[in-house]
Amino acid sequence: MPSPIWPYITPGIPDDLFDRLPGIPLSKREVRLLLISHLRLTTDTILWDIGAGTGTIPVEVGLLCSQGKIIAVERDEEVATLIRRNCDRFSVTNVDIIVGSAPECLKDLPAPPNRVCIEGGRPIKDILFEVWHYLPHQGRVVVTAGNLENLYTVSETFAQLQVRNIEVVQSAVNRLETRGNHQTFAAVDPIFILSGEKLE
Ligand SMILES: C[S@@+](CC[C@H](N)C(=O)[O-])C[C@H]1O[C@@H](n2cnc3c(N)ncnc32)[C@H](O)[C@@H]1O
Repeated sequence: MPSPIWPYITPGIPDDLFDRLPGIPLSKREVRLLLISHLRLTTDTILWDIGAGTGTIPVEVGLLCSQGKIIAVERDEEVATLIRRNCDRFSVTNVDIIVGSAPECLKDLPAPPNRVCIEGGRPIKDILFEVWHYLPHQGRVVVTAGNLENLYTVSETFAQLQVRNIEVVQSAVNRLETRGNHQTFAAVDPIFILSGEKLE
């Protein structure tokens, strides 16, 4: 059922429609769209979103995967309540929010995933190794990296895990902004999106 606040079938909810907490990051709309496309969702996807933050991914995926389930993992309790508020705001009902720190909490999650999104979870290498254990044949993982160190670590870990069909893209997005009397283009922080599959 479409959300009253976002009554469209296309993903890409504008950033300013989400409830925010000061200092809590959110995946910018254009980067979020790229990330979601690399997840290759089906209507019944079971997604683990590790380091769910503001909850933009659970909301978008929850709306897209009507018969699916999203398990949003967030270590900070106050941030977890923000995810709940955003799910309510968009009438998304298929999200379980787990307050816990990955990788330790992953063994207690209610259902194994066939898709995993990791955005900002630390320590990323340990999380990826643990996730790999639960991911089934043809399961997909999508990880973002905002700096060279994380890009290197994720890339090295993908190689160690023998992740297949790896793709790496970097976003390059500019948005029109009004600054004083001028309309200028401002860059959205570029993010690397690394994705791949488990093939046994
Ligand atoms: C960049 S934010 C995610 C933003 C989110 N994708 C969005 O668009 O709303 C990263 C979040 O990961 C959480 N986090 C970091 N390490 C974690 C861990 N090991 N386990 C669970 N959550 C973690 C942080 O508390 C933070 O809220």
